[in-house]
Amino acid sequence: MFQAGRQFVGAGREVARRCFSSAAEAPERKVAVLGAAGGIGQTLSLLMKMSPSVTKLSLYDIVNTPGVAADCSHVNTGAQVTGHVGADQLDDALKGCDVVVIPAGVPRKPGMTRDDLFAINAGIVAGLVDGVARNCPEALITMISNPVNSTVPIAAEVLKKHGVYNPKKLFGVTTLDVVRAKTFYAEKNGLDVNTVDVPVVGGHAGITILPLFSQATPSAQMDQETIEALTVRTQNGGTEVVEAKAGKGSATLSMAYAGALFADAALRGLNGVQDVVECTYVESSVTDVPFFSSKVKLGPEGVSEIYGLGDLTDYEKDALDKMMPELQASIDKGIDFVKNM
Ligand SMILES: NC(=O)c1ccc[n+]([C@@H]2O[C@H](COP(=O)([O-])OP(=O)(O)OC[C@H]3O[C@@H](n4cnc5c(N)ncnc54)[C@H](O)[C@@H]3O)[C@@H](O)[C@H]2O)c1
Ligand SMILES: O=C(O)C[C@H](O)C(=O)O
Repeated sequence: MFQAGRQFVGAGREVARRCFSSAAEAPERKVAVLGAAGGIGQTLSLLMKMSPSVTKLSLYDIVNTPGVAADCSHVNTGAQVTGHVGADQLDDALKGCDVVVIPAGVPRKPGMTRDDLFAINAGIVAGLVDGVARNCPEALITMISNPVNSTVPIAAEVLKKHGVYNPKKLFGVTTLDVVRAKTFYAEKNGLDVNTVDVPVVGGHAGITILPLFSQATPSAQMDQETIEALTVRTQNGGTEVVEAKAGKGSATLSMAYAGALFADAALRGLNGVQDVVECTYVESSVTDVPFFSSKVKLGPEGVSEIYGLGDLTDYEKDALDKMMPELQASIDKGIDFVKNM
């Protein structure tokens, strides 16, 4: 039993080592999780507490954060945890933050699209980003709340209203699509998943999610039928979880993992680590739509370089063309929401 426990702790350390950068000589960093008492928020808060890059961890929600913060604070890692509950405490939660991670809002139930969440989540996200604009306008914002294709443009418009929008500092988290594509590609081709990379471009909903298996590494021979099946599975990964959870929410564990990976990448970039590259949904001129996810280099100012799409197959080019109207409509919907607020 004791031995098994030690192995578990050892495995936990290994996971932390693989997920997170070393704290050696890293500056002090404050990270806030907004929606910290939720399904994603709780696990993500734990993972951020395990990150050696985080010195202060601020947990905010409209309910239950005192308990979540007390619980998380007992984990014997360096980050100092504070809990903040209710709108009156949002400002305190955000003051001095370097990175703000936003998983607040309602999740899907079976039969819903992510866009069906817009009616509730648009207002939640706008209110929280208003708090960021007033309290830590220099912070990097990593947006998890759905529909990401619209919540990121909403955040941009709110920041613009405050005169503090910096497109280098606003990110839609599409890491879960990459995590899924890597898992499915490795499983299908009998590869070690730790060695696999698959870029995923576009947005974060249905056909706007486009894994570029032609650029996956290590390269594996797949026939067109297999490529299409893996593409559709990646696009429907969220729905697969929503249906399996049968009304009890959407992906939380895999999302917390993906959210922590992305937050840590953002922190490494801030700390001057070289060559930190992630796919993420940002203001972009790579295609005709103003927000788009592709490989982005992260640096001390946030985005330091946005990479183009590279060579695409005819299948990928066609999928890219087909997603554009939906992506543009979701972006316009977010922008209009803030203009009419
Ligand atoms: N980007 C992605 O890949 C991805 C993946 C999974 C889920 N999501 C999205 O993340 C969001 C959260 O999912 P979940 O499963 O954690 O939901 P959840 O219902 O378990 O948790 C949401 C939390 O947000 C809190 N909240 C609501 N309004 C708030 C406000 N104004 N301020 C602060 N907190 C507030 C709730 O109290 C709750 O604790 C959903 O919109 C979901 O669709 C995105
Ligand atoms: O599918 C959802 O609604 C949640 C999330 O966007 C996901 O991809 O798992």
